[in-house]
Amino acid sequence: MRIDIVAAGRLKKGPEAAMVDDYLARFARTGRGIGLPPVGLAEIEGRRGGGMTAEAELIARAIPAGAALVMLDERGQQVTSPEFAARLAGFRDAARDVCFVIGGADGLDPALRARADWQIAFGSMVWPHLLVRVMLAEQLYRAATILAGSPYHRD
Ligand SMILES: C[S@@+](CC[C@H](N)C(=O)[O-])C[C@H]1O[C@@H](n2cnc3c(N)ncnc32)[C@H](O)[C@@H]1O
Repeated sequence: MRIDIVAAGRLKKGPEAAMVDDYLARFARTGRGIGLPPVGLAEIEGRRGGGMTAEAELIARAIPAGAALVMLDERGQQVTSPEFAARLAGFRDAARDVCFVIGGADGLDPALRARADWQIAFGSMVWPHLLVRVMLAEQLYRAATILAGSPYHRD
């Protein structure tokens, strides 16, 4: 199994980048004992003014072949952290690669969204894509702790 995040935008050094690095490092440490590999991160930077379709082509190229596509979108399904963890465990147990996709300022191209195996939302409000990256990294770490039975998550 491999786990990737394909995200629009390049994260400069700063608090968001530090948080993403920290949560993904914690995920790698916790995941090691429970069959979850470290998360790969591909940042997609479209040409200024290139538009959603051009960005979608770059995103599509970065998605590993055969991976289950989990798209982050405010219109997606809202799930609890334990449900998210269970789904991640399902991909692991099926030895299925999984790729999380986060769009840019204009959102994800509808044709790309149509390819999603699962669309999830962190609430129905729109968040900046860089914050969504932090939130996804934290939820991945939280999921790993739930699966490992460690006390980070409390219902
Ligand atoms: C600034 S938002 C784009 C919003 C855009 N107006 C749209 O119509 O989709 C950038 C990206 O962040 C992610 N995102 C924003 N809000 C989200 C939410 N509530 N849940 C999940 N992902 C979200 C999505 O991947 C989105 O493509």
